[in-house]
Amino acid sequence: MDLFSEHSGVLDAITIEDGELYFMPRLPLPSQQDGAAVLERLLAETAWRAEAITLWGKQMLQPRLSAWYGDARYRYSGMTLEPQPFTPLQLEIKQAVEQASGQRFNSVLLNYYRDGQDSMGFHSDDEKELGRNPVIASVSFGDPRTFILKHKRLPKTVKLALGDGSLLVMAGALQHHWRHGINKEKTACGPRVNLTFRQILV
Ligand SMILES: O=C(O)CCC(=O)C(=O)O
Ligand SMILES: [Fe+2]
Repeated sequence: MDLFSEHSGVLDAITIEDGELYFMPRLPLPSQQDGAAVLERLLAETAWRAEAITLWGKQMLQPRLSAWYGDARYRYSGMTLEPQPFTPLQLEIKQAVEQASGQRFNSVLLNYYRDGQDSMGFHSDDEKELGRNPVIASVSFGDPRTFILKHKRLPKTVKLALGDGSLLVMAGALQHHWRHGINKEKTACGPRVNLTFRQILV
């Protein structure tokens, strides 16, 4: 199955076993804003929250800020996130992502990595409201961070640098067989905002 055959030439397929990955170094936006301008607006216009997580029985804050926007309620890591309506900028980015991928999305999770100490633990985006083989489109602005995929059964790791303005699409059986995450950086690193567009089945 190739969901994106019509879009080859726009998105590059990254060969990976047990799943599908597509990449575009720079997603063109209708307004042609550059990444720095988009980052500044996302930082200012998003209602960022520090979510609590329970790790080894202890309450602590997630090592990043996040926000959930769109048309659907979502349960994520044991939290229920009440959505706020898409902002005009999010809608512009969503439209560009839909154009590039040929897929539709009704929700977005935004993550703000304030510096190199912020991170995202390894997980699969496999909540049942995403359906069996979800298509998740991830757009990044700001300093590049390394996106790491680890196979659940095989000793395989794939690393991708997600730079300013890039689009990564995860699809097929990927979430069944791989976990992904963002580690802390050893060297100083500036802010990065990542938007993961999802289609929540309602
Ligand atoms: O920041 C990233 O690139 C990863 C985000 C992610 O995995 C998620 O939001 O589920
Ligand atoms: Fe994820």
